[in-house]
Amino acid sequence: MNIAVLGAGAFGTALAVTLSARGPVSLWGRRIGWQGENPLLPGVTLPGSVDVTETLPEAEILLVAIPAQATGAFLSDHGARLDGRALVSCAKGIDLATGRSPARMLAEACPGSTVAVLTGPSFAADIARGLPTALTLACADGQAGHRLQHALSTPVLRLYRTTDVTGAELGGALKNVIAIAAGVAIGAGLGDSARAAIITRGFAEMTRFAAAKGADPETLTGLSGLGDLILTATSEQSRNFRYGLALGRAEAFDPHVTVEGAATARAVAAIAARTGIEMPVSTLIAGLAGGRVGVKQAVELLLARPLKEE
Ligand SMILES: NC(=O)C1=CN([C@@H]2O[C@H](COP(=O)(O)OP(=O)(O)OC[C@H]3O[C@@H](n4cnc5c(N)ncnc54)[C@H](O)[C@@H]3O)[C@@H](O)[C@H]2O)C=CC1
Ligand SMILES: O=C(CO)COP(=O)(O)O
Repeated sequence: MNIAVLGAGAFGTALAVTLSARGPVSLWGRRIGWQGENPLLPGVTLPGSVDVTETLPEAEILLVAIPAQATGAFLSDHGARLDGRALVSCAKGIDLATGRSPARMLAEACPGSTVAVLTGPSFAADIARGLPTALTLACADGQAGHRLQHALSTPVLRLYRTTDVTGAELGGALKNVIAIAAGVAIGAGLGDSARAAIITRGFAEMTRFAAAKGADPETLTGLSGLGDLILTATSEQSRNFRYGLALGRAEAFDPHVTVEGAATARAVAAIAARTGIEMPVSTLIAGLAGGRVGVKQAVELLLARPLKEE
């Protein structure tokens, strides 16, 4: 089955590079403006088997690697042309405007398509360099998931399968928020012990939120949840973690860099307020990212929460 990647950012480019080991791959983007090396993924020369194009490709499997907050606009422009093909959502976020996940937006815009999610611990730079990576491929249709798992695995990109799309997708979206919080803890000089507490309590609220949305809590303990949380909350390669570091140090951060967790925190805080799901860390990150709460106040608010059972 032929494969195309939609979205020529760091992740889309890395996926195209690694999948081109299996055969030709199209990489679609709007306003490409570069040749040979994508400035969003410096140091990676594209192999000849990657065809970079501004014309929507006809491939049967389309990997959609467009940021969550841009998915609505992308689907308004191109959704109708994608319907009927297998769509693999690669974004990690929740749409602030609608509270919907990217996979749900794809499914609503393309009712004739099989929709899957590809997620898990994987920096674009690692994938593009051919370093070993394990990801989750989630698809509600088990047989279609099996086909996609085999179509998208390579000797160094190892896909595990699940039918729990909600759990896999929310794990990837929510870990970005907790990674920001971990960055804030380190940036503000609170120490590694505080970061471990944030990661652990953050994981508890990720699981609580996902379960309330119908996910199997066990999915959160896999690559797409805990696995990606560990990576993103402990590595300065992560943009979400670096954004948190900057918040903690009261430094400016380049607004052009994709930081999915900032908008996702606001989306989660709105859902939490509406539904009563307790999301203290995510709600504070929404306040910090929106400039409504300062770091000192955020720490005081977290520490002042009532003592309870773990
Ligand atoms: N970079 C990474 O290591 C990883 C990223 N992801 C996820 O992949 C998604 C994309 O992230 P990156 O590629 O890293 O971001 P990026 O900032 O490198 O690239 C985003 C790309 O999307 C394009 N874009 C934005 N709006 C568009 C629209 N309406 N139509 C067409 N193209 C549009 C931009 O032009 C840009 O090329 C995010 O949800 C991210 O969480 C997932 C795993 C790893
Ligand atoms: O999702 C990622 C790693 O799995 C990439 O994280 P950042 O978007 O924080 O760089």
